[in-house]
Order: sequence, then structure tokens, then C-alpha cells
Amino acid sequence: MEENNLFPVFFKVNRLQLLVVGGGNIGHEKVSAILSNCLDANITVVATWFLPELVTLAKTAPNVTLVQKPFSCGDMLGKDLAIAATNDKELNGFIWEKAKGSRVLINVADTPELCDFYLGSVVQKGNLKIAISTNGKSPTVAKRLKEVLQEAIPGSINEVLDKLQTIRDRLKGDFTEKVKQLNQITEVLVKRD
Ligand SMILES: C[C@@]1(CC(=O)O)C2=NC(=C\c3[nH]c(c(CCC(=O)O)c3CC(=O)O)Cc3[nH]c(c(CC(=O)O)c3CCC(=O)O)/C=C3\N/C(=C\2)[C@@H](CCC(=O)O)[C@]3(C)CC(=O)O)/[C@H]1CCC(=O)O
Ligand SMILES: NC(=O)c1ccc[n+]([C@@H]2O[C@H](COP(=O)([O-])OP(=O)(O)OC[C@H]3O[C@@H](n4cnc5c(N)ncnc54)[C@H](O)[C@@H]3O)[C@@H](O)[C@H]2O)c1
Repeated sequence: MEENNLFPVFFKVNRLQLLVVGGGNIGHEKVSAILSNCLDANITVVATWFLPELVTLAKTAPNVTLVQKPFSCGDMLGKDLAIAATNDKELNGFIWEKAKGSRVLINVADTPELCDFYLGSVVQKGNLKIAISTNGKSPTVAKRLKEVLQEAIPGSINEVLDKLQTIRDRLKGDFTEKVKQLNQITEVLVKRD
């Protein structure tokens, strides 16, 4: 079996600078996926034309800038993450080269082998967030699994998290003692009878 070496992390995209090149279906899909997690994400979208839905969406987000022009190397300046989502594979490869030259992490939407990271399918229940990846095998399965988990996890999980945070802040004792107590309190979450 092929190895799955992906290491999941959760980015604070309102503290990073993102570049998306391409404003068609995929550019729109990626920007919309980011904004549904963080409406104040900092995103510059560079494209020769934009899908009207993306123009409408950008108006709802305070830190999204649409720049209508062909991609140029300077667009990579000061960026932390980039997504190449144009319909030109050769151009996407060129954007990848520029990102690597600037040490910017990049996702090339049509070429998983060139991706430093994948976008995940995201389950959200208040403060709980679960990101799903199929190692690029089937984003559709990731989407379906998201639907299953979204249904299965009760909305009350957010209250549980809030209460646990209060308890966590109140607990006295050294670190080991706190961890022991938190594990005892949360044992019910995994108990089967
Ligand atoms: C999870 C999600 C996040 C997001 O984008 O928001 C996501 N794709 C989603 C949906 C989706 N994408 C595609 C379909 C159509 C059916 C199909 O082709 O399967 C559907 C389903 C649909 O839309 O119903 C087509 C597609 N996707 C990629 C390629 C290129 C290739 O594989 O070569 C092609 C073919 C292009 C072509 O043929 O032209 C590549 C990638 N897509 C990824 C993520 C990364 C791997 C994630 C993983 O490890 O599982 C990766 C590798 C890179 C990346 O984009 O980060 C999002 C779920 C949204 C949700 O949760 O609702
Ligand atoms: N990762 C995924 O989830 C996924 C899913 C489906 C398709 N894809 C792939 O993604 C690619 C994009 O597909 P699409 O449907 O969004 O295409 P599209 O035709 O809808 O949009 C293309 C975009 O690229 C821009 N563009 C083209 N040349 C440019 C340049 N020189 N500078 C700046 N912008 C430029 C256009 O202005 C436009 O906004 C395709 O290769 C497709 O196979 C990826």
C-alpha cells in the first residue's frame, strides 16, 4: 500500500498572506473553502478574469482583493501560502517554480505531485473542526465522509468544549495532576456499555 505521509496542521489564515492565481471554478471553490472557515482571511486573487460568483463573494469578505491581470513573479512577494488554480498546466508549473524560489508553500490544484499541502474537507461544530484528506485519492469520498461526521457529531459538543475549558482553567496542581484529572472527567466520552 502507498504510504500516507501527510501531517495535518490548522492554519490561522487571518495571520497569513495567501495568493490564489485563477478566478474560475477552482479559484472560486478554493477561496470559498477558505472563507467558510475564516471570513477575514487575507487573500489576493490574481486572474485575467473572474467568475461573477467570486466577485460577489469577495465583496462579503473584508480582506479579499481581486487583481485582474496575468500572473507575474512579483505576485509571490510577501506571501506565505499560494494556490495555483489556472486552467493552464504549464502556467501552474511556472507559478510552482516561483513559489519554490520564494520559499512559499504552494498547492497546485491540478497536480497533486506538486502540492506542498492539500485542502481538506472540513467538518465544523463550533470550536471543533475536523479536516479530512484521502491522500489525494478521492476528494469525493472526503466530502461524503464529512457529511456523515457532520450528522453524527452532536451540536452539544461545543458546550462540552466550553465546559472543559472552564474546568481546565480552574484545575489546580501540577501539569501531571491536571492531565490526570482531565482524563478522568472525559472518560465518559469514550465509555461503551
Ligand atoms: C476536499 C476538497 C477541499 C476543497 O477543495 O475545498 C478537495 N477537493 C474537493 C472536491 C472535489 N474536487 C474534485 C471533485 C470532483 C470529483 C473528483 O474528481 O474526484 C470534487 C468533489 C465535488 O466537488 O463534489 C476534483 C479534483 N480535485 C483534485 C483534482 C486533481 C487531481 O486529483 O489530479 C481533481 C480532478 C480535476 C480534473 O479531473 O480536472 C485535487 C485535490 N482536491 C483536494 C481537495 C485535494 C485532495 C484532498 C484529499 O486528500 O482528499 C487535492 C489533491 C488538491 C487540492 O485541491 O487541495 C473538496 C471537498 C469539498 C467538500 O468537502 O465539500
Ligand atoms: N483541485 C481541485 O479540486 C480541482 C477540481 C477540478 C478541476 N481542477 C483543475 O483546476 C484547473 C482550473 O480549472 P477551472 O475550472 O477553475 O478553470 P476556469 O477556466 O474556470 O478558470 C481559469 C482561470 O485561470 C485564469 N488564468 C488563465 N491564465 C492566466 C494568467 N496568465 N494569469 C492569471 N490568471 C490566469 C483565468 O483568468 C481564470 O480565472 C484545471 O486544470 C482543472 O483540471 C482542480
